[in-house]
Amino acid sequence: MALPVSAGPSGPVVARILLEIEAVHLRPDQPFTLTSGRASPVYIDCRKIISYPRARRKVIELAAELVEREIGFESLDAVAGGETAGIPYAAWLSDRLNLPMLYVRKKPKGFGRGAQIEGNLPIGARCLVMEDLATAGGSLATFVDAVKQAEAKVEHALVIFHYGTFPQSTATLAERGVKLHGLATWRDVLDVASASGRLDAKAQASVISFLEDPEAWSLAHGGKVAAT
Ligand SMILES: O=P(O)(O)OC[C@H]1O[C@H](OP(=O)(O)OP(=O)(O)O)[C@H](O)[C@@H]1O
Ligand SMILES: O=C(O)c1cc(=O)[nH]c(=O)[nH]1
Repeated sequence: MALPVSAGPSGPVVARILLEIEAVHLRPDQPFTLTSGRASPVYIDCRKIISYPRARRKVIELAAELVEREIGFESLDAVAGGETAGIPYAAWLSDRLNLPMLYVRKKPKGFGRGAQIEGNLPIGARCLVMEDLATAGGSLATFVDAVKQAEAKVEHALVIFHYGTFPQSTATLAERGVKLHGLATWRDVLDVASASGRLDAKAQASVISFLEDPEAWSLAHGGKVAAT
């Protein structure tokens, strides 16, 4: 399978930030278990960006530019963050775009109002769903479904990092009429890491062997055969 393509103009900057703050983890001998149950030699911790004010400001600036470039100036009514890692980014981006903010729980709260969506979401509102990262896209699909269930409109989802190597991520959202936008992919991280000497040839080969066939890599390393 082919390697992911770059996310575009924001890709190298976001990749540089992730590498600089050491949010890119490589552990081929002790694979990570992902949300989807797959095994992976790599893990990107976008949550770490929140602790770096200059980096997070830049990320939000790039996100706002992407919204203007790929979605529009007056095409959104709200920004909804996915629990947990998407919430701070939705807060900063909604503030930057001067839009209402919401957050979406992974599942409805089992008590109190029992709500899955927190905040005010008018019927028909055009909502951008924001997450820190998409791997296979199952988490985003859950958040999108919840927002649609509440009778709002979702045509766009935005992540800081998109693996770009699981076709399910874009496909599962496309089935829901949603376009997935990312600020960086593994291609951007690989390009910046190799140009700056942060990944030696052995490490690069190990990441590439996963990215070229992540399902086979996962199966060979004890990961689940995931449905999404
Ligand atoms: O595209 P997917 O295959 O669904 O995987 C990506 C999801 O995994 C991570 O969340 P996690 O489940 O770790 O929860 P958190 O945000 O609460 O940390 C990440 O924040 C995404 O939501
Ligand atoms: O798929 C995941 O669970 C996942 C992958 C990754 O690189 N980073 C993360 O926070 N979650």
